[in-house]
Amino acid sequence: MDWWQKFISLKSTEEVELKRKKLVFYMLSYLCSLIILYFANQQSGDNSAVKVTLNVLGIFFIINAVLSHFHQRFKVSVILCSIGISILVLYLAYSGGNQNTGLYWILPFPIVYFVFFGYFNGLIGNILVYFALMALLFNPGILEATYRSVEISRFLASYLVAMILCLIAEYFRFQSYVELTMLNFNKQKQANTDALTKLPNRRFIDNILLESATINPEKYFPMTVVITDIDHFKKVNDTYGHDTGDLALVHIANLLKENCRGSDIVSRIGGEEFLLIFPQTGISIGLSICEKLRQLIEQNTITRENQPITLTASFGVSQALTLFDFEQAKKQADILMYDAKKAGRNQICGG
Ligand SMILES: Nc1nc2c(ncn2[C@@H]2O[C@H](COP(=O)(O)OP(=O)(O)OP(=O)(O)O)[C@@H](O)[C@H]2O)c(=O)[nH]1
Repeated sequence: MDWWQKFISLKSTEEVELKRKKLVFYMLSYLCSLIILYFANQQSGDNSAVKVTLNVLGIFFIINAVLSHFHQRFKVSVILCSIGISILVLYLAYSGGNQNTGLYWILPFPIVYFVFFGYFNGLIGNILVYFALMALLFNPGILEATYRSVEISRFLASYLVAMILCLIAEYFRFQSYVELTMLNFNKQKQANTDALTKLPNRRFIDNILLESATINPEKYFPMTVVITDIDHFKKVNDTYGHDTGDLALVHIANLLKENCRGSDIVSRIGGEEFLLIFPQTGISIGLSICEKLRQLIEQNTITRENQPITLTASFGVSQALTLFDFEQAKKQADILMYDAKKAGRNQICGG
C-alpha cells in the first residue's frame, strides 16, 4: 500500500460537502416550513383537513431541523425530512390543497431528493414518488380532489422534466466534486512527498504525522526516532556526478523503505538525511533494526559503469515516550548521528 494512503484524509473535502448538505437542509427545512405554515393559515380557505395537515407537517419540519442541531445523526434527520416531504407531496396531490392548486406546489420538490441523497439515490426517491403520484392520479376514485385529465398529464410531464433537469445538474455537480477531491488529494500528496525518492518529506512529519499522533498517541508511543545520514555523500557526487548521487539517494531510500515494517515511517528530511520513526517500538528493538539497516546499506552496493560503489550511513537513535518528547527525541537523534560521524561513520549511536 502507498504510504500516503494510510494518512491521506479526504476529510477536508468531505467536511466541506457535509457542511453544504447541512446548510441546504437547514435552509430548506426552516424556509419551507415557514411557507407551509403561511399557506396553512392564510391560504387554505375553509378546508380544515388541509389546514391541519399542513400545520402538522410545517411544525414537524421545524422540530426535525431543530433536533438535528442537538444530535449527531444528521442522516436520520434527512431521511425523516424526506419522508415528511413525500407525505406532503402525496397529500397535496390527493387533496388538491387549496382550490385544486396542489399539483403546482409539488413541482419544486424533485430537487430536494437530489440535494439530500445525491444523483443516484435521489433519482430512486424521485421515481418512487413519481410512481406513487401516477397511482394516485390515475385512480380518481380514491382522490379527494378532482383534476381534468389534461391537467394530470401536464403535471406528470412537468414533474418528469423537472426531475431530468435536476438529475443532470446533480450528476455533473457530483462529478466536479469528485474531480476537485482528487485534485486536492494529489496536491496534498505532492506537497508532502519528496520528489526524488517519493518518500514522505519534512512537511509530512511536521504536519500530518504530528496531527495523527496527537489524535491517536497510543498508535505511536513509545517510539524510536532515528536520524540517518549517508557518509561522505559529497564524494559520491564529486566523483561520479550528481545523477549517480541521485541514484544513490533513491537506492538508500528504497532499501530503508523495503526493510522497515509497513507501520514505520521512512522520510527524507534533508539532502542525504533520513528520519525514521518506529512506532510502538522500544529503544533496544529500534537499535537492532538500525543495525540491520546499517549492514544492508553497506552490503548492497550500487553499480555505475560496472563499478560497484559502496555506501555507508551513520545513525543516531533516540526514543520518545510521549508526543511532548518527540521534538527533543529528534534533536537528540541528530546529535547522536553526528557523534556516530565523529566516531568514524558507518555506525550507530544511541540509547
Ligand atoms: N545528488 C544529490 N546530492 C545531494 C542532494 N541533496 C544534497 N546533496 C549533496 O549531499 C552532499 C552532502 O554533503 P555533506 O553535508 O558535506 O556531507 P557528506 O559528504 O555526506 O559527509 P558526512 O555527512 O560528514 O559523511 C552535498 O554535496 C549536497 O550537494 C540531492 O538531492 N541529490
